[in-house]
Amino acid sequence: MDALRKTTVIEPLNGSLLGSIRVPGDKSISHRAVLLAAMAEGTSRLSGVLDSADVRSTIGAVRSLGAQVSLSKTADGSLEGGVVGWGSAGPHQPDGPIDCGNSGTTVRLLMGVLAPWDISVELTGDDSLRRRPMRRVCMPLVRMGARFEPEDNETLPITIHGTRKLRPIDYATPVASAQVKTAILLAGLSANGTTRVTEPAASRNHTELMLPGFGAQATSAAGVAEVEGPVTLKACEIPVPGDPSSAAFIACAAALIPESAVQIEGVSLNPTRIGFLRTLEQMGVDASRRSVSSLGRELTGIISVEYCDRLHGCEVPADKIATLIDEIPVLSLVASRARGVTVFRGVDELRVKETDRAAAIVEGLELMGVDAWIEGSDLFIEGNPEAAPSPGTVFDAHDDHRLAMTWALAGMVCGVPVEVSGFESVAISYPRFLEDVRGLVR
Ligand SMILES: O=C(O)C1=C[C@@H](OP(=O)(O)O)[C@@H](O)[C@H](O)C1
Ligand SMILES: C=C(OP(=O)(O)O)C(=O)O
Repeated sequence: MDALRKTTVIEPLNGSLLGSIRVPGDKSISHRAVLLAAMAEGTSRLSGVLDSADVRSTIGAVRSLGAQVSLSKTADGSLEGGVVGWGSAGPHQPDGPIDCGNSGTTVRLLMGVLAPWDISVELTGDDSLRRRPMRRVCMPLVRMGARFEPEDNETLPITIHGTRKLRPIDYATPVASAQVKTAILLAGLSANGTTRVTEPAASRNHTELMLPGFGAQATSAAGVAEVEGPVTLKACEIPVPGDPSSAAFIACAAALIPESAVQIEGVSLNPTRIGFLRTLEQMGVDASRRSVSSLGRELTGIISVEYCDRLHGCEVPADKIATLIDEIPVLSLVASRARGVTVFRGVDELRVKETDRAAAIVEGLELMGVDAWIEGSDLFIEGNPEAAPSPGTVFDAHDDHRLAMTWALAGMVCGVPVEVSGFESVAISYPRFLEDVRGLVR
């Protein structure tokens, strides 16, 4: 590691985690709410929107395309307000390239938003985003009629040339990816007929759930999602529930810290997002959920988790990985303190996130004296209930928010001061992570 890189000291927690908390708004739903509102005719009202660097990338992108976004910060830290969309007039040709920062969701979904318009837009991002694969989205959009320059480029910067003459497709995607699926469905809204995406395993379905509120026909079931086009979206109201991916950090911390019991309120309980709860249960954790309401068509409620002194390893099958893909780093930390081996099957997608998360998990757990290894597409962790980092251990988050929070928790749950380099990346999805965890200490 670069000796000059800034590290953040994470002090141990002195106590258990007890009580109730609300986590910030869901990142995936926030991106979609802003994008669909920007595409719609009229003024949509959004509330509970996550205020984080990734969502700000999406807001910046739609502004540069002509949407008027007036979201302001509320007392609870979320963003609320109106978005006036471009509707049937379409987006403006922006003045220059659109920088999507660190956000894979922003750039991939934008490709689907831009494909149906006669404009050319250069898309780029930070060092991490410029390493991530884009052909998975460009390929199906080319089949629909869009063009990309350079042709067949895997990485950003890429210029998309849209067309008003988009064709619907019936596409079987080789990866279970909600970003790929959503890009195709958003483009399909402007094509004449049914656009269908079939996935090897069902990925998060927020787009399909949100579209009918905007007046579009959309369905998803058993890994098949469809939209009917052409349709101009009509403005609507979107309340954004709490983010289960952020809740997972609190839940896993509670499972690992003696005498903890926490309730996370107002969180999305969408079944395509809460695979981590099933995995915690399989490991012996008393983890439950109670649905309270539906925010729009998103099931919302309370997650309760208690400390478990008998954690044991488990196996997560490949067809469930999409339901917990972003939670694998923190679940690996739980697995590292469990008795026996945990295996996550079919985790190739971890290698193309903000960093290679599979390699980074192995690297970080090694610093805790835990054996973790990759065989083919599977990640194995041989747990040890006594595993802990030595005081002063420096973890490298590789500027990846999910790793930053995982390694901060490694120190906190083991009662050991550690340092995390690249900790600032928590701004991507959960800026007040440390305050939220510390606020539960009793
Ligand atoms: O659609 C989304 O909002 C997301 C989909 C997932 O990515 P993939 O589609 O690449 O699996 C996930 O990892 C990402 O954090 C958010
Ligand atoms: C992978 C993630 O996001 P994105 O793909 O939008 O960068 C994430 O939030 O963990």
